[in-house]
Amino acid sequence: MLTVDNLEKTYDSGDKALKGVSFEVSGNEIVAIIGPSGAGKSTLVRSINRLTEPTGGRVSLDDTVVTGLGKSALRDVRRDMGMIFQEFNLVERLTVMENILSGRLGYLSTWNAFRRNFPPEDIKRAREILSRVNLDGVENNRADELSGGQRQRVGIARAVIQRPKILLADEPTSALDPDTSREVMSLLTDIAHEDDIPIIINIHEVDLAIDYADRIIGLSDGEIVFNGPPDELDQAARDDIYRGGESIADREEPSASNNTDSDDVIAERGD
Ligand SMILES: Nc1ncnc2c1ncn2[C@@H]1O[C@H](COP(=O)(O)OP(=O)(O)OP(=O)(O)O)[C@@H](O)[C@H]1O
Repeated sequence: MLTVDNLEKTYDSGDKALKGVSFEVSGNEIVAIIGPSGAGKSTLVRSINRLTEPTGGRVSLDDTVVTGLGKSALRDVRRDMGMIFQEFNLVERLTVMENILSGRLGYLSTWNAFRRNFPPEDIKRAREILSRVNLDGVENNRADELSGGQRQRVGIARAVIQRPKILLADEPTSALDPDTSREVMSLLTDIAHEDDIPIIINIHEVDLAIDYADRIIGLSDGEIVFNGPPDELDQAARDDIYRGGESIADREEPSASNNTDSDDVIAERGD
């Protein structure tokens, strides 16, 4: 179970992005985080595995208190938290197979990681996952030859091969067209059910959240103002979430700012 307790994040700029956020996620629940631009959705998802360092509160995964772990223990617990990114964060010059296998780098010795010596069971599992995410036939293509939807499937496969206890997805559909977004959401739902793990998804499209999530958390100005099943997200709840904020219809470009330190999580694994 993931427990987020009174989580706070104040950036050096003074921006209070999270003002005491608390919730729990367990089982194979799909939890969508929605809210207007600047509400703190991305900060919340990235604070869970400390890609963004929270300034207060506590995150626990089962018996491990993630906040407060030293660097090496944090690296270990990040293996339990698969991360999926808006801009995919693939290594463009590497093949699909190599990108997927990079999800296992954190499990190899430094020398084997450096040489990319993956054990046969990792390669076997990578092939199985490749098939599961419908990437059969493109395993030897370079990542930069793929469509956006295919790239996100590689990103998902790379997270799944870690055998995580939970998946965190930071705007996984923002760079995709509507049909591909639905395919990706459907794939994520299948994975949650088949692997029996929860998924927390920061998502802009309220319709997708309603159609695919079991529970919706609405953030407004760094605080949770809604936490319930999609069928309870009535107009009053929407007004609470989006009051004063930029409405989704007003949004122009999705933020590309989430690429800055996400490379760290890959770099941590030896890339
Ligand atoms: N690296 C940073 N430095 C300073 N302030 C930041 C940083 N990242 C985010 N913020 C601020 O924190 C607040 C929450 O931002 P965050 O990106 O988490 O919101 P969001 O809901 O994900 O927005 P969007 O939907 O536009 O991506 C905003 O006021 C934002 O300006």
